[in-house]
Amino acid sequence: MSASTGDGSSNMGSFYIGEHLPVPGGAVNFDVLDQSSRDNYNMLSAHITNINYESKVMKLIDEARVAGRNRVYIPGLEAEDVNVHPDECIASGKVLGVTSTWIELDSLDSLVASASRQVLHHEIAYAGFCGLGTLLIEGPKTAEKNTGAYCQAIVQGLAINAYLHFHIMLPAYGPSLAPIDQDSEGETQDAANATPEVLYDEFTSWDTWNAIRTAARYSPRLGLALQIQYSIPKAYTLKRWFAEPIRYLIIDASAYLLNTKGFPVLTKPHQNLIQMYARKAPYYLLSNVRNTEYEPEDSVDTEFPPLVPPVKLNPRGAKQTGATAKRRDDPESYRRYLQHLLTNLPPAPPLDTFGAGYQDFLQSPLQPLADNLESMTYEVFEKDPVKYDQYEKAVKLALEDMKAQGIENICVAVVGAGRGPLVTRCIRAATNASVDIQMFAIEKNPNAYVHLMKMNRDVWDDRVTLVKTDMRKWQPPSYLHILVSELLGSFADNELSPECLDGVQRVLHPTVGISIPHSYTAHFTPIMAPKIHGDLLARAVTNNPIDVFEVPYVVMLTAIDFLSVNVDGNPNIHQAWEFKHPVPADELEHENGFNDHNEREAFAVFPISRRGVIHGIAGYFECILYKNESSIVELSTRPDTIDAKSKDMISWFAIYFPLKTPMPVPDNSEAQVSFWRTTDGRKVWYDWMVETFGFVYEPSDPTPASTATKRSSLAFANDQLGAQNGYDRKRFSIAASEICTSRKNGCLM
Ligand SMILES: C[S@@+](CC[C@H](N)C(=O)[O-])C[C@H]1O[C@@H](n2cnc3c(N)ncnc32)[C@H](O)[C@@H]1O
Repeated sequence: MSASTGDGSSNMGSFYIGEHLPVPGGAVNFDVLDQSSRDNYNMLSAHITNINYESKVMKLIDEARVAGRNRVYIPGLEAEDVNVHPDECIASGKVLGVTSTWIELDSLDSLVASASRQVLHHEIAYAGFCGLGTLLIEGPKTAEKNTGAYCQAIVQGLAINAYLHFHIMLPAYGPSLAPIDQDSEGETQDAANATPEVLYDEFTSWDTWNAIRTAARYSPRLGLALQIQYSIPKAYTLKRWFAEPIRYLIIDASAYLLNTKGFPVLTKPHQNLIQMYARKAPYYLLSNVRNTEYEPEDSVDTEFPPLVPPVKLNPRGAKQTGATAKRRDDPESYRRYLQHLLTNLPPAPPLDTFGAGYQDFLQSPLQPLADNLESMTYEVFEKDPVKYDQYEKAVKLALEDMKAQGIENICVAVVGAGRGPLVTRCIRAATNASVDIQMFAIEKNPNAYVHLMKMNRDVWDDRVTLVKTDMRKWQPPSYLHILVSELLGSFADNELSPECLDGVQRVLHPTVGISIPHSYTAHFTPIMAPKIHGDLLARAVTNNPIDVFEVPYVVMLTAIDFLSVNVDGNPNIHQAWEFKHPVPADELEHENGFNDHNEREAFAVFPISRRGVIHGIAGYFECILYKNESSIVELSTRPDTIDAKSKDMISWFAIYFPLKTPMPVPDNSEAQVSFWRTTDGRKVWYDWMVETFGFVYEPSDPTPASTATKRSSLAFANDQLGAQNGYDRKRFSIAASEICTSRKNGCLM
């Protein structure tokens, strides 16, 4: 979609608002486009075919049924069947195609399903011919039919035209996919089998989407057009959708309320939803806004007064909030309000601004030991004042503590000095602590060393002793009191900080010497990351899948959902392992050069209350730079502790360990994740594995009569309830991944 005029811009970037016609209108021509532009829309959706075509197809289906046939041939389109033509209107890029919404691709009636599939495919082929780039395709109308048939029609459709992007229209609110007549039928059915709360829950719509995109192998040409109505999902469902490729947000007029002045406005939860999804920069489509009863007023000067609670539902369009509200909405007022909302969004968080363009972008982790970094890379590190502030605080505290112990002639070395920012901070810390120090800067990157020489000449008054060497080979003139290093990767130890610091700790004063950092820990949690998985699948088409899937990535995780969350909605993240410096001498002495003391293993169980798909493991780290009895200076990249430990720190994105085959998990299940840091004395790499488990409840008393009532975990969402009612909880294995290993792409020591 290349909507080009009349866009608005907000604190989160430009936005585009179009109009969506849920039913076929007439032919699309310049008059229609002009009207849409005059109404200040950036784009317009148009049905490919008209009601003439619908009537023709219905007649063919009826004839086939009467003749007792279970197949029907639907001939291709004719001129009188279509609303769009390959003309300048389509070339303007302002028209989105909509495929027929009256078809039922998932019908259990094979005649209807087959006719529907043929209609869809004729429309796709014709839309591609006309030059349309985008198609909106209605999702299955209920969740109870043949989703497989729907998926097959879509997958086949994607193969018809290699350029068209499909966007599946699905309601954000899952229970909307319950059959319309479920209430009336429910009474006559077995209530235990068909309670709507169990069959159609918050995730029902997402389930449908998950089936479609899985069937389509995460095609990058398949996106979501999420429909927003008056009922909107709970926060955890909104988070789930956030992980998905929402390209269009279709806001129906029924989502609006009328405010006390009679203008359509959105409730606070709807506003929050729009603010949340604005980060994904969707296109906005307003639907059904021309259906409302417009009562023109002389003046529209009273825009957007506050809401009062809803009291009355209006069957058409916006709901009234006040019993006396007089309708003043016109088709434009819906767009005007949305534009007002989007223009006044609060500013994006600092990480979004810093990482703009990097969301979910996969980067290979740096290997600063094996490779020499470019100046640009150092420049990116140096943009983060928080990290350097924390280091300065840590060095100052350490110097003050040494001064208090009466230690004199304190020698401080930054090992791995890069372009020198930590050296500057150490000098400043010493000045502020009123301690004289002898300062060393060690760097093995010969190019960065040139810059260090310049810094020494121009900024540090030649007070710093510079040494160009690998820190593991450095021979200083005397013991060092403080070794300052920043060799951490996104999983703490993945840039080989432990191996480098082991090699240099022999220069540290044996009794009073300290390392900054003092210690660091790696952390992990299973996540859903469909966007990343799709990107990796695409890479695996042209690359060796081992090189694509069996390697960790540094990534600004954005379109993800945490699968294991605690009661506050925060992710359950487990610590994997810890490294402390300096390492006790006897640990190093037992080494035969195999580096085994730096091997680690971790195992953690993650409860998963809401179903999903595990695409991989997210990794974070925490680090104690320095601590004494009264103070601690820390860094964290964990989403749940970063604010407390190093708020607004942007130096590190997360790390992501992929799974080649995504692992679906049901409600109330568990994921067991095992991790290893492994080494052969030459390389360091990680192995990881995931196992998933579900639960059944069986009667504690195993008499034949009671075992017959074995129930699934779904019937016992609450463990306590199952146990209390005389059932035993039994865990069963669902699946196990292979052992994934980054050995081939490990880090060279
Ligand atoms: C992540 S950068 C940090 C640079 C700088 N301290 C900063 O905070 O901007 C790590 C630096 O350590 C250097 N380095 C890594 N391993 C080293 C080693 N064994 N000996 C010397 N320098 C090393 C790299 O070349 C790189 O300049």
